Parts: sequence; structure tokens; C-alpha cells
Amino acid sequence: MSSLSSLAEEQSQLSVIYRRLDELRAQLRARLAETQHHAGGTPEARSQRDAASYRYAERLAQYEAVEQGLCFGRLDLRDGDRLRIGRIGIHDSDHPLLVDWRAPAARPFYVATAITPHDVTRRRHIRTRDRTVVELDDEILDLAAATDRSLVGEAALLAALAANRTGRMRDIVETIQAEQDGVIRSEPGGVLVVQGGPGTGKTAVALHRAAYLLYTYREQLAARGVLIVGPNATFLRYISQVLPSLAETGVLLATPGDLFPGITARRPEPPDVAEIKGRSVMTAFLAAAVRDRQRVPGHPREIEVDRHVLHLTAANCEPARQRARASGLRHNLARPIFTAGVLDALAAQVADRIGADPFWDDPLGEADALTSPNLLDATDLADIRSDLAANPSVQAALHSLWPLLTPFQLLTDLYASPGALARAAAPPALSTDPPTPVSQAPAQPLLTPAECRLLHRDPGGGWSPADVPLLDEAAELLGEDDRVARVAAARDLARRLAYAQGVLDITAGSKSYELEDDDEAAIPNIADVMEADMLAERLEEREFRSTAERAAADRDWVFGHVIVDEAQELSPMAWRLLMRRCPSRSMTVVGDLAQSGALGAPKSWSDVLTDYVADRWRLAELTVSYRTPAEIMEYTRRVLATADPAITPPRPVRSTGVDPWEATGTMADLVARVSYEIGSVSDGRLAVIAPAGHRTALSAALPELTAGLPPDLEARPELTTGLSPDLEARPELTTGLLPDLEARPELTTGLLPDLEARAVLLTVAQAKGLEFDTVVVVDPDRIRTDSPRGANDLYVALTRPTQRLGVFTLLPS
Ligand SMILES: Nc1ncnc2c1ncn2[C@@H]1O[C@H](COP(=O)(O)OP(=O)(O)OP(=O)(O)O)[C@@H](O)[C@H]1O
Repeated sequence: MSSLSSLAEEQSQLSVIYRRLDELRAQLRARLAETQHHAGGTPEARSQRDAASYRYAERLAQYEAVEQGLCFGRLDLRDGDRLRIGRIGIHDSDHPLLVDWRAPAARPFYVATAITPHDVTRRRHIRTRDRTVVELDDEILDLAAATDRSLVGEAALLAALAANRTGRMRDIVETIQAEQDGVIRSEPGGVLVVQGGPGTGKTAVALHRAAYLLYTYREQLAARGVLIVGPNATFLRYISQVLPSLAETGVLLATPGDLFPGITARRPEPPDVAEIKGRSVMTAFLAAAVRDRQRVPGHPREIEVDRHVLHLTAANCEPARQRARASGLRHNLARPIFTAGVLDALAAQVADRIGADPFWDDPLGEADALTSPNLLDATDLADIRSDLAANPSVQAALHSLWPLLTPFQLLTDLYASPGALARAAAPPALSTDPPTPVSQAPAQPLLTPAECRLLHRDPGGGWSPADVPLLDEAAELLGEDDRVARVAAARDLARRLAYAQGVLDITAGSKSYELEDDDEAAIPNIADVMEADMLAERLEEREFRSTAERAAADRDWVFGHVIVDEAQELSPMAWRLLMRRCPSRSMTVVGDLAQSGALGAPKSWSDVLTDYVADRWRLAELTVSYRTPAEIMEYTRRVLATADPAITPPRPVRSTGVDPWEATGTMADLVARVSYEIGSVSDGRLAVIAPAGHRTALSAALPELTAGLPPDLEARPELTTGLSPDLEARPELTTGLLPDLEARPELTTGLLPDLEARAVLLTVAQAKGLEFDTVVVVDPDRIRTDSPRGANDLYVALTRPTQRLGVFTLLPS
């Protein structure tokens, strides 16, 4: 019970903090208006203004985002000092009013105990509603009264855990526990693996770690950005409010399907196809597919050029192919070497015809006999070559032998051709090039004929998430022929240099007329301090874009830190892609091996990481389940034992006194059960988790389960945009969030379940990482048998509720 005087004291201090926040917001609004008021000016001035505007808007968004729960804690220190802890740091002149939760000074709020008090005598949790203090919860850190309780701020924590869910994840900044704090504040270098059972706060910790790293290592990370990878778009929507509420906006949230700029890969695909595409052998498979596009004619081909019939043969193309391959350049970059070689061979044929010296072998013409048999000189040959290069028939022949390829074209052609698939899969020993030494044992094919058949598909229809790492691998193998872009950039630089030189000439020229006074002559002129190239660089016209936006658009972008959530789901090929985006290997890998539903899932974290960092990674384990009450945890034990007997389930922190129920019956019985649960969930959320095969029947029987496509969709346009209404109204908070969904609303219609609805129908894959007050799992046996990793899927489904669990077996109708 909070005493009235304590409440009044906290209220008065809270009002001071909010007053200061209002002042800071007003200052920022004024500065923002000032920069937006100016228009025109030099490109440099415009660019600087845009950057300043962006900074002010971003800061303002941060100040707006912390309105709720701005101050949530107080530390009373042994020396009599008091620190108030909040979502951001706020100063009044040089006096700190509020300490940012990420600052070192705030750390004791999360880790101090009676036994290790860190100079804290009292920790106070302050609950507020809007700008009013509603409750205080004090812990006196007194060794005499110490118990072995391991929870920090237990009352506040249990209140947070018991609260109804909203369909959106909340931040946990007020009640972070000591083991979680250790992970959040771990240094950014190297790979940190965070392993923990369901509900141990892995996602929460990952998001708070991103906020912590951006705060503590801002210099280092702001320019390169932080990437957070989550399993699917529904999950990203679920977590998308956490970072803005922690006043951090500069993070790119993406699914693996978003990681190839220019496409949003959402094409559904059978798990066995995705599994094949995810195998590491696909690296060799794609390399073989690229080599297969570097051809020499199987049969001699004739090309007619200006009435000459020229011959393209394996013999005259093979040296060119070998030279191009030996260059070590990537396919598109090596192409000029190949085309040059073939053009030389064709030019030689033309030269033979038109330049042959008829008297070369004349026995009387001794002088002739010593010279070349051909009358054409090097210039003539060069002319012939360039005529040939411009000839459409020659161009078509070169294209068919060694085409310029995009990753999209390579994969589209490969999937569409059973022959190309078979050639790419052939064991290296059977491929003709390069020849394998006879002594070497013949290698296995990379894929079986049946697996190749699974990959076969017609062009069109979009890309699946499993295609994305293959597109990325293909981009690496093909390389980009950026000669045209480089020429354009050089021209642009020349233009800017000429302009800059003109500016300097004018200012230098004007100096001699204007500056007669010695004092004025001492004032440096732009021409004195800047060379033309420097000025040209500063005049570079740049559209201002945030780090997250630039990162999302650039395949070669290298992130400062990468956080992977539900990391157990990623395929070896997806890891290759992610490692390319983070050569520094500053990564946080968060997951639970026992929850993996993917075919070909890793058995250990070493399996995933050894190829990239050997054994140089560190492991942190989270052992306490905050989500799942003891009764439900106990019930799931049996399933976990079949999924992976070696795994110890996490320890629950609370119990609800409500045991899970089990029932068997018809669809009508299920409807009655679910309707009852919906009625009793009050303002919380319920999910029915069922095998995909039951989807149609269940949505017909239970229309209140929105099944991803709410019946009143027209009345709720916000559901079709992929952004929640509040984010739409606040574009600054959406920077980098779900950019693809914004641009492609059709993808969200019916594909993203509405988690904010009272009740929703989901498959296990859709429910991964989410949680609800009540969950009804339908047909557990079918979930178990639907996939080779069905026991893991069932474990995931059963561990989604925070309060109530029902398990219903449907009788066949
Ligand atoms: N310290 C904490 N204070 C308050 N709530 C917490 C705390 N830690 C975790 N939670 C809550 O517990 C729930 C589970 O957290 P989270 O989703 O991060 O777990 P997870 O380990 O990622 O689970 P899963 O593996 O099932 O996806 C969330 O509602 C989260 O807010």
C-alpha cells in the first residue's frame, strides 16, 4: 500500500519531469518548423536541411513515444542520493531529472538484491496512468530481511505478467530481470547466442538489447544500423511497437523473405521444397548452374555477317571460355573477356577472307614470303572486330553462349528447365568442366532426380522466402556489371567539378575587386579554404534517407549489429546471407532448438555457427518462463519429452491455479467450448491453433475467429495496410518497419491474421513467437503427425497461453 505522502512526493516530481519534457518537445517543434520553413538554396544546403529535419523529427518522435510510463522507478542510494529511472534521460540545465534505463547508473535497478545491493537501500517501482502516479511498490534492500527470492520487483513483475494481452507485444523495461539484464547489456562484439525455452523473454530481451546497443554504442552503430530478423510478417507486426515505445526508431525489422532488395518473398511453398532450397549444398548447385550458362557450341554454328558465313565452334570458343573462367572474375564481369576472345576468333575468319595476300606463297616474290600472309593491319582488324561486336546476329550468338544474367533470370530459367536442374545437380565428376582426375572417386550428385523434380516450376508467381538466400547467392556468383553506372557517376563528377571550379573562379575573381581593406582580406574566402574537388564532393546532390531505408534498399549493406530471433528456423543458406550482411560478426542469435518446426533444423548452435566463427561464440541461457504458468508448463512436459528428452523446460514464475482442460468431440462441441472461452476472456485475446487442414471447416463453424481475413474488412481499412492505425498516423515511427507491406497492401489482405481481434485462428507456424491469454489447441495428434517435427510444433502450440489452455480432439464427422 502506497502512503499518501509518498504518492504526493512522487506526483510532484513526476510533474516536474513532464513539464521539462513538454519544454523539450516545444523546442524541437520550433526547430523543425524553422528548417521546414526554408526552401531552395544550394543542393548542399538542402541536403543539410533535410538531415537536420530528419534528426529533429526523429528526436521528436522519441519524445512523443515515451509519454506513457515515462518514469517508472526510483533508486535510493546509501549516500542519500535518489535517482529516478525512466525510458529516456532528461536533464534540467545540468541537473539530471530522469536517468535513461540503459545508462550504467540505472543498472542497479535491475540487478541489485539485498545480498548484492550495489549501494541501493531502496528500489521503488512507480506505476503511472497518463501523467498520474497510481501506485508505488518499494523493496528495501536490507541484508537482515534478505530472502533468497531471485525475482527483482516481484509485485510489478507479477502484475505485468497477469495483465491481459492486447495482440501487441509490450516492452518490459520496468521489470527486466537480472539474468535478462546480463544479456541485454552484454558487449556487442562477437556472436552471442541466447537460448531459452518458450516464454523466457528471448524476444523481449532481443528488442531491449537493440535499444541498449543503439544507446550505448550510438556512434558505432547509428551509421550502419541494426537489423532484427523475425520469422514472419505477423510476428514483426506483433513486436513492431516495442522499439518505438523505447524511443528507438532506427532499426530495420525484416523477415528472411525481405532481405533481397526489390522483392517481397511471400510465395507459399511446401516445406520439403523449402528444405532443399535451404541446404548448404545449394552453394555448389548454383555455382554449377552459373557455369552451365557459360557455353561453347555443341555443334558448329554458322553466322552470316555482311555476306560472310562465319563459324562458331567449340574449338574457337573454348580458349575464350577458359580465359574468362581463369580470370577469377564473377560471371557478368568475366563476360567481356569471353566476348573479346570470341570476337577475335570471328575477326580472324573475316580477315582470312578479305585480307588474304594472293601473292604470299608466290615463289618469285621473296619479299612477300617473309611478311604476313594477310594484308590487313591491326587497325583494320580492330575495325572488323567492332563491326562484328555491333552486329545483332553476333550479339545474339554471344548472348546465347555467355549471357549477362540477373539473379532473377538465373533462378527463373533454372527452375523452369528440368535439363538445367539435372545438369546443376550432376556430380562434379560427371560434369565435363573442369575435368576431374580419374583417380578421384566419383562424387555424389548434389541433388537426387526426385529433389530436382521438386524444384521444377514454371516462370512467374513470385518468390518464396527460401528463394531469397538463393537469389543472394546468385547475385554473389554473377556479380553486377556496373560499367554503365560507373561511366554515369564519372560524368556526374565531371559536371560537379566543372561547376565547383566555376564557383571558385567567380569567388576568387571577385575577391580582388571587393577586398581593399586589409582586415577584410584576412577573412578567408571559399577559394582559399577549399579545392574544387572538395567542393564538388560537398555539392553532391543527395536525397536524404534514413539508415534503415538505405540499408533496406542495398544488397551490399553491412549492418553494425544483427539480431536474429527464432534463429532455430533459419536454413544454412539463410545463415550465409545473414553472415554476408554482418562481416564483423557482431550478432545476437536468439532461439530455442526445441521449438524448431523446420525440416533440416539444426541440432546444436555449433552446427549453425562453426563454419563462420569456429568456437568463438558465447552462450547465455534464459531459464525462467515468464509467460507460461506452472500448470501449463507441467502439462507440456510430456510433449517436450518426446520432442527432445535432453531439454529441461524453463521454470515458471507463477501459477494460476487453473489446470489445462482436455476434451474430445464433434465440431459442434468444439464450437461450444471455444464460444465459452471467448466469452470468458473479457478484454484479453484468444487463439485457436489448429492444423492447416482444419482452417476452412473451422472458419465456417466459428466465424468469430477471423481466420486472417476479418469479415468486416471493408469497414476496417487499417487492417489492409499492414500498419496499425497509430503507426499510420505517425510515419516517423515506421521508418524501416515493414516497408514492403506498406508498398504492397495486397500482401496483407488475408495473409496477416488480425492479432488485435478478440479471437483468431492460426496454424502453429503463424503462432510462433506470439502469445494469448487463452489458447485452444485443436487436434494435437494431427499437429504431431502433420510434419516430421510435429512434436516440436505441438510444444510450440501448447506454450502460447498466459492464462488458460484447452486441448480439443475432433472426432471425424
Ligand atoms: N522481465 C519481464 N517482465 C515482464 N514481462 C516479461 C519479462 N520477461 C518476459 N516477459 C513477458 O513474457 C512473455 C514472453 O516473452 P517473449 O515472447 O520474449 O518470450 P520468448 O522466449 O521469445 O518466447 P517464445 O520462445 O515462445 O517465442 C512476453 O509477454 C514478455 O513481455
